[in-house]
Amino acid sequence: MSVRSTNLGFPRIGARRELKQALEQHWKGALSFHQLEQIGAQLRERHWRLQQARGLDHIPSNDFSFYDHILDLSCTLGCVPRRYGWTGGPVDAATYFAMARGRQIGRDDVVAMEMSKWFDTNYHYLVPEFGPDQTFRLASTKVFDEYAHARSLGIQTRPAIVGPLTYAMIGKTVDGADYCRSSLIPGLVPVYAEIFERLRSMGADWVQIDEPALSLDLPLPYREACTAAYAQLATAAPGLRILLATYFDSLRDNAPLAFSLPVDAVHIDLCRGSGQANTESNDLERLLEEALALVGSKTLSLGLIDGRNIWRNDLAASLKHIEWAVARLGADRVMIAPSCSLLHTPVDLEGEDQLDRQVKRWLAFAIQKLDEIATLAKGVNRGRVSIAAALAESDAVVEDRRTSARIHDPRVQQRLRDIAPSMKARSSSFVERNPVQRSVLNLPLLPTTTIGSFPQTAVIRKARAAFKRGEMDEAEYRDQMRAEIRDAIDRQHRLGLDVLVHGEAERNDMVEYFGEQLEGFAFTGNGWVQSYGSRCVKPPIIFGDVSRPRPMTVEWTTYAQSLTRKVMKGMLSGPITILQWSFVRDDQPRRMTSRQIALAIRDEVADLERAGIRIIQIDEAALREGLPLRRADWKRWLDGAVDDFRLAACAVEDRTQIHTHMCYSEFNDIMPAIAAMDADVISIETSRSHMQLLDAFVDWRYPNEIGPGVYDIHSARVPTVDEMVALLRKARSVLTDEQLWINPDCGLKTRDWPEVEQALANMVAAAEVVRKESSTAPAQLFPASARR
Ligand SMILES: CN1c2c(nc(N)[nH]c2=O)NC[C@@H]1CNc1ccc(C(=O)N[C@@H](CCC(=O)N[C@@H](CCC(=O)N[C@@H](CCC(=O)O)C(=O)O)C(=O)O)C(=O)O)cc1
Ligand SMILES: N[C@@H](CCS)C(=O)O
Ligand SMILES: [Zn+2]
Repeated sequence: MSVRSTNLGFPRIGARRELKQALEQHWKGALSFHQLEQIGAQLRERHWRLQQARGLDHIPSNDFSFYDHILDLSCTLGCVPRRYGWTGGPVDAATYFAMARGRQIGRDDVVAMEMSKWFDTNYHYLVPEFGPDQTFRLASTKVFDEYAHARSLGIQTRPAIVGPLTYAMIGKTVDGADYCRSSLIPGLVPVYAEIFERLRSMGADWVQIDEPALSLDLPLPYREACTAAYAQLATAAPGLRILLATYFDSLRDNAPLAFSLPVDAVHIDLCRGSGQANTESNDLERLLEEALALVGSKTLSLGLIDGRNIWRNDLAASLKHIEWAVARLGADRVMIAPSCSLLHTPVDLEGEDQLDRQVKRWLAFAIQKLDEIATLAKGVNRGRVSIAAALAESDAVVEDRRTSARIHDPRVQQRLRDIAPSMKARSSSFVERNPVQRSVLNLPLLPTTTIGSFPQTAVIRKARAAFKRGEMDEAEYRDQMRAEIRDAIDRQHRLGLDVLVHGEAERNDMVEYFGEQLEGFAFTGNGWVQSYGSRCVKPPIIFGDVSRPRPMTVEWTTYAQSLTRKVMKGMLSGPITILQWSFVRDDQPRRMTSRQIALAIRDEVADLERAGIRIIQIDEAALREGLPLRRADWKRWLDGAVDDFRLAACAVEDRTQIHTHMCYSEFNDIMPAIAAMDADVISIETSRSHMQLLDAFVDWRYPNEIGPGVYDIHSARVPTVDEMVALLRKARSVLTDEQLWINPDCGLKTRDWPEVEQALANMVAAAEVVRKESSTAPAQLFPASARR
């Protein structure tokens, strides 16, 4: 009788981003799909063996993906949108990647599936599309192939699959389909049942069904469909045990539902739901007690090792909780696990030689987290004495972090105390400052601009890599980046854009770049985390009080402004985005950290204005994504986010125009907060939703200016002039011409110059068409037809 050590998922990208390199080679035609598959198989084997070597009792399979595990699931369930021309049979690689990235070969021009944020993470999934007569059938053998692959290596795995409740909830209806997506769940169940039965026949003893949707507010039809679905799944494959994995928040009112389902084990997140996230404060002990009260005869999987953060586990505290559960349930009914899949953490801390040694000692990445799980299991099963050294080291780390002088900066604390309400308000209202800005900026009607970044070419990346390796000196690096900025400005002049950007060539990433320059942050050499497909980020680590020792962007921006008579937009990342896309300290409320970041950004805003920059964009790309999963928590979070944005932005005079940008945003529910941010201009993602997102701005009579994205930068597809004109006409039917800006959906760093130039030329041409229309038929202020 022993407690089992388990894992819910391992990062698939590879410690050195091997999968990224292979995918991009494959897409370039330099690597066959067969070769790509071999690299995938090597990565899977390596990751399984890592887990096997640590003696994990349950090792997941099917956590690997060539692009996205939800896309894999759509293929598995035969949910392939008609436009990809799939005719049945196993979904082939070309169709799979067309779904992920779109396809543009001659006249064959098919857009990609929509990407959206996976709950409140920075991981993006491809949104399942459900048509009017949607049916499901098994259409991929991936889950079986991976199970068989592991078995051929002598490794018994626990196949992991996202469950029917979550799949239905995170998808969208298309082509006029008009039903509640919960009605799809009964049709999904037979396919899951077939999968389970086949896995059982292959020798599987456990399967893991991920249902993070159980952390959301669940409408009644979903709850009912969930109950009915699991009643059927429980009998689908007798002998195959089911672990129901919930994560990203505590279960709250869904706890009775989750624990009532006829499964063998339930996994709960004891990190995210216990007060560290943007949620109402829950304490771990209360969550555990609640689960113990509801668990009945099931096994309880304790998500004690944080899958969303990189802090080393407090082993003594975890042991206490595990022992508590064991005392109540018995060892064989307790599993130790990460809070969620380790997909959201970097792979390996070893080799992070640039990290400060003291900070490094405080951290654990995915591999180190596996060690922690194994150590905890050993400590419970064989007694604390068997892990005495690990416990002593863990205690020492807890104490070192708690008392470190590097964390607490009295000057920052004083600045926080000195924040006055006046620092969070512009001197005048939008209506008053708008004419001042118009006369200073002197822009044409419907001004064109871009969101900030231009292609991060191989040349730029190579130069930065050489600079970081010490093979290029600072002067040469600066000259090269300046040359890139000059080039970006020349191209914008040629294209005829109105408000220019410097292109962000000098930035590795819009968050990491700022993290590298702020006190209180540490950054890694290889701490990559998958964001979508082959794209990764290296979230910086906020370990202490944050401050800005010196200006971060002023030199680059003023250099760029010196090269043009047009207006140069300064470009900053906002406090919430920096918070969301970093690994955040867990020893103080997140809000305290974001306020410190806001003060640092405020200083930068003031310096940019002082240096003559007339438009400053503060990107809050992650504001919507950071919204807590439960509505009950929204107000507190939004109030804080708006407050932080205003603290960062309101350092300027009326004449300085503040822009903000948000990508992948669904605004209907948060319009009052967007309005309260009081940015002079907001640019948003709207092209994939065909301007539908504008409804929210119209319904709420949003008075400030808006740049609804007119082309989707996530695809290599070049939009035509006509397409963009059509979108702009839609925008003009609901917004005034004075309100409207013309820009892409998001930054262009992931694209190549030829497609960017073509797309922007088309965008400028579209602007001209619409300006002509505007001179003959001005748009109405909130025409009645546009109101709901
Ligand atoms: C806007 N988005 C962002 C999100 N999160 C962020 N933190 N940043 C964002 O911009 N979330 C939502 C969206 C979409 N998400 C992404 C995420 C990632 C990318 C992206 O393009 N990532 C790049 C890596 C960027 C980076 O860190 N570059 C570094 C290192 C470059 C590199 O690979 N160098 C090579 C050597 C150079 C060579 O020889 O070629 C190496 O180190 O091996 C840099 O520029 O210095 C990616 O490639 O994945 C986009 C949107
Ligand atoms: N300024 C950033 C925003 C991305 S969300 C960019 O253009 O890449
Ligand atoms: Zn964006």
